[in-house]
Amino acid sequence: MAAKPVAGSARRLVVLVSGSGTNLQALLDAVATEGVEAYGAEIVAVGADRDGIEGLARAERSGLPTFVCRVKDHATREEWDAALAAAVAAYEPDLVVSAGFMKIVGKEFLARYGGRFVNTHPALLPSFPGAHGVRDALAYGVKVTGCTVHFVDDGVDTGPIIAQGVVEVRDEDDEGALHERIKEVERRLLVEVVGRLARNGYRIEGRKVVIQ
Ligand SMILES: Nc1nc2c(c(=O)[nH]1)N[C@@H](CN(C=O)c1ccc(C(=O)N[C@@H](CCC(=O)O)C(=O)O)cc1)CN2
Ligand SMILES: NCC(=O)N[C@@H]1O[C@H](COP(=O)([O-])[O-])[C@@H](O)[C@H]1O
Repeated sequence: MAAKPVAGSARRLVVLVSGSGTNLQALLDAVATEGVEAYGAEIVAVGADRDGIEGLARAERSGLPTFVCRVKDHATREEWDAALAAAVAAYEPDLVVSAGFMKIVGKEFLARYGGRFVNTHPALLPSFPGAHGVRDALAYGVKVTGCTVHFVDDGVDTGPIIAQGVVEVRDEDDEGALHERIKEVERRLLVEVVGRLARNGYRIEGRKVVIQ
């Protein structure tokens, strides 16, 4: 993994959000509690595809720079993708983390950040990819589901899997209740995975991710 140290050997993270930002908060808390050096990474900016979300407010309360890149402000989806890539690039990240970022990125973004763009998804991939992983798993009637942290490729939730966490489905679950229990596991998993990637480095061998 290429290194652009912020402090010592810590990696630079840009986090992308679209909603409440509790996964972002878990990363912020881990860096604050453990310290940049011990955690191995520092969040240098937070980006979003929309205004007025709690995820951006969390970043602002932490004193972090934020940016918003909205599809509707660009003539084409490709122009939006290139603008998002440029906005992220301004912060020279080593890793980009999609923490509830609800937009599919395209060629330009992946040309820059392929192999360095981590997503967290609220289902056990390859089952139930897409924007409604929790709803789809519940509708299918699965008895266990969970979350997947993976590298992003040019498919939708098809990239190499880094780690997964399992959550049991309860008879009384609705989408909101199940998603909240998944997010409890997901936040811990994301913090652990991002820290390990940052501290140890990694390589991607086909579909296998090897953390060194
Ligand atoms: N090229 C990729 N981009 C992204 C991936 C990915 O695997 N490949 N993962 C996402 C996150 N994601 C689920 O984990 C996800 C997000 C959004 C969608 C989706 O259908 N988005 C629609 C808009 C929905 C909305 O705005 O509410 C869209 O992009 O037009 C599917 C999966 C991060 N990006
Ligand atoms: N397919 C993408 C997707 O569904 N992402 C999901 O959005 C939630 C964001 O929560 P948060 O804003 O509280 O971190 C998370 O559960 C994340 O996996």
